[in-house]
Amino acid sequence: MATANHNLSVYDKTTIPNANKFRFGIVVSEWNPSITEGLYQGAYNTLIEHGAQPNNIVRWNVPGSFELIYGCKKMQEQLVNVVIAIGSVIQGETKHFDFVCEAVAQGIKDLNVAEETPVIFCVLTDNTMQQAIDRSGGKHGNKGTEAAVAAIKMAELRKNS
Ligand SMILES: Nc1c(NC[C@H](O)[C@H](O)[C@H](O)CO)[nH]c(=O)[nH]c1=O
Ligand SMILES: CC(=O)[C@@H](O)COP(=O)(O)O
Repeated sequence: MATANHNLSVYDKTTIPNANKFRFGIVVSEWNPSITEGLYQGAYNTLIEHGAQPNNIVRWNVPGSFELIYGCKKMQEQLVNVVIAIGSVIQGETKHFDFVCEAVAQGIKDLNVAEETPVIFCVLTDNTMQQAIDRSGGKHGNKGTEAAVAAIKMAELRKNS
């Protein structure tokens, strides 16, 4: 279902486990900072809303989305239950967009396969800045909220598995 038909910030809040005992690592790309900061705030606020403790949320910055792979790999080595990777990749004039998006998606997938700590893919891959705005707190909601919900659920799944 396209995001245009499913607001990223709408979910059943009664189905979310209490996050008060989990530690979260969040790695944030510095490219398109107005977007990634919006994603981060959406994720942070949602984690707090569901009981996470501020001192249990660890944030690191990386230069760009490609560096999310290494940053999340190192974050997995920290004492966290789950990692969230936050980035915003926006189409430019060349095929670089395709290579960055593919590399980051594959790299984060690989981290989920290789290690015990889940990594949530909160990377927007948009054709335009407006699409990114719409998905980081705009008319289509905030993918950071969606990512935080996924992070809590995956931390709970890891605890119970
Ligand atoms: N164009 C975007 C980039 N490009 C930079 C790469 O992510 C990487 O930092 C560089 O190639 C050095 O390794 N990154 C984004 O996050 N968003 C973009 O739109
Ligand atoms: C996703 C990118 O790397 C891209 O924004 C870079 O822009 P360009 O393709 O015009 O070099």
